Amino acid sequence: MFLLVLDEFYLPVIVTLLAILLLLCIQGGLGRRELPPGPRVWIPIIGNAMELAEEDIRKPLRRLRKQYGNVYRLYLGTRLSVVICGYNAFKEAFIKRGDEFSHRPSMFVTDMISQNKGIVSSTGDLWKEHRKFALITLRNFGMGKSALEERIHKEVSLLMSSIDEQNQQPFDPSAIVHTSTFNVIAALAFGGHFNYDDSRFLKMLAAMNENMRNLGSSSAVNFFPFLRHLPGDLFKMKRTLHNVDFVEEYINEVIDKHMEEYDENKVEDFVSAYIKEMKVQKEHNRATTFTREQLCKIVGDFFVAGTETTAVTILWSMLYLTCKPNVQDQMFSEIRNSVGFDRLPSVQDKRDLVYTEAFIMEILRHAQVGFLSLPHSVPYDVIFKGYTIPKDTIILPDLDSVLSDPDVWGDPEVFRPERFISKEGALLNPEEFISFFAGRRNCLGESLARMELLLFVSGLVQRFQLLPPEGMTMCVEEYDGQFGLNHKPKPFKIRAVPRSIS
Ligand code: HEM
Repeated sequence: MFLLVLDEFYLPVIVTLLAILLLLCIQGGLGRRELPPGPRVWIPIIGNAMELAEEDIRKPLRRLRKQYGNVYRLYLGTRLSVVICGYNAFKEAFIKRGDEFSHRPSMFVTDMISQNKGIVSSTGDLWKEHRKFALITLRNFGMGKSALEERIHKEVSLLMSSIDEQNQQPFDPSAIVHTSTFNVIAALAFGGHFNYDDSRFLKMLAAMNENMRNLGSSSAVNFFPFLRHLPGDLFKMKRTLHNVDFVEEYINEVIDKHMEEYDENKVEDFVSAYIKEMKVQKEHNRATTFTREQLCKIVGDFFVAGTETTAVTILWSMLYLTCKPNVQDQMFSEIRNSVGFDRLPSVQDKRDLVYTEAFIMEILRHAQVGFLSLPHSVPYDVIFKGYTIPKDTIILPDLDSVLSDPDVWGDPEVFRPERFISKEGALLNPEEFISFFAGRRNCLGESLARMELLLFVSGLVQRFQLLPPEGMTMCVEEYDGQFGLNHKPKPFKIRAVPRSIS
């Protein structure tokens, strides 16, 4: 009788319960054992947010690496994330297995902003096609070559005039440096140029800067989905989308004008080259991913990825040069000896400006404009270093773990441009120098950025001696500490005294 009841009633219940238990074990227990190690989650809705709650997020990340190794797991809210540290793991994931590790994860706010279009946030064939097109087109317009030099020189001269107007009084260089790098991108993207006091331009710059600043709070909505249902705009998500619309409205006007005035014999900027490609694809009746919407997002990507990063690197350079007069003197004597004063330093001088180039690389390594790269993902479950990384996990490449690894650099905390110069005096380019990332998703604008950095930094040092405000001494550490998407210096003021050529 008992067995009969067990058979007819309890057995299915027991089997169902066992199945649920097994499922829970696989999802929560056994499955997790295959995931990389990581700190325990006490409150699932928060994940490991408390472990990361420090202004300089590199500090907790360094501690976690020490505790869990080069591949560890974190929960950002409810989202599983895997941090990849150290050059070996970096190389294996993003270079050797770049096809798998070059995807982007889907994230609520980022998806709303980008709609998975453009280059930075797109993935798969759309990304491959457009990345290739953008690289070839920018190269044709002289990215990294001397054809673009004239445009950059124009911006260097404008920056210098603006610094001259400060009459050797202390000034904050941030706004004018941002204007300069934005103008280089505007020239390349649509042949544009903005005056330093153009009100629409200033509003666009302010909108982009505000979005960079708000990224921390608005991206919280990516990880804590319940926040998106709160009334008001506490996490600045609506504000962020409003700013994106404002900038895209301008880009769309530029595209309209280019379309109206299109002349196939006068393709001199990225927007015209893209319109040409759209026409070619249409003529051949191809099912195409080249659309006007995609063009708007790519120009937006160039604005965001190409303005702030380069501007902040120039600002760090100005701060380090002011704080380290010996370094500034050494760079000045190199420029004086190999370029002189009759003309601006040029790309052709690159092989003679070894110390200047090494200085720029050391700024990128030591100041770490980008200490954590953009989130990557995998398109399907992968096994990496013996661990399972499930599809759509957020993968965070920890650039700081490579750029400040004592096993690679010996004394990473010391600012020493000489580490990039061989005994024979040649510029070294170690593979661990990954400030521009490496592999399939490496920085699309690296050649342009390196060209801008060389021309702006060497031009400034040739023309001015950068000094602290009178009666003050300055040190880099005092101004360290603004962490958002980029790592930038706190606002600072310096004096620029024209050099006497004699
Ligand atoms: C000092 C200046 C710069 C630094 C340090 C820098 C750094 C980086 C890094 C680390 C990435 C890789 C992100 C990832 O993990 O996916 C990246 C991607 C990118 N960068 Fe730059 N960048 C700089 C300047 C520029 C400039 C001037 C442009 C202008 C065109 C640019 C355009 C891009 C684009 C479009 C991507 C996305 C590439 C892709 O997803 O395929 N960057 N950059």
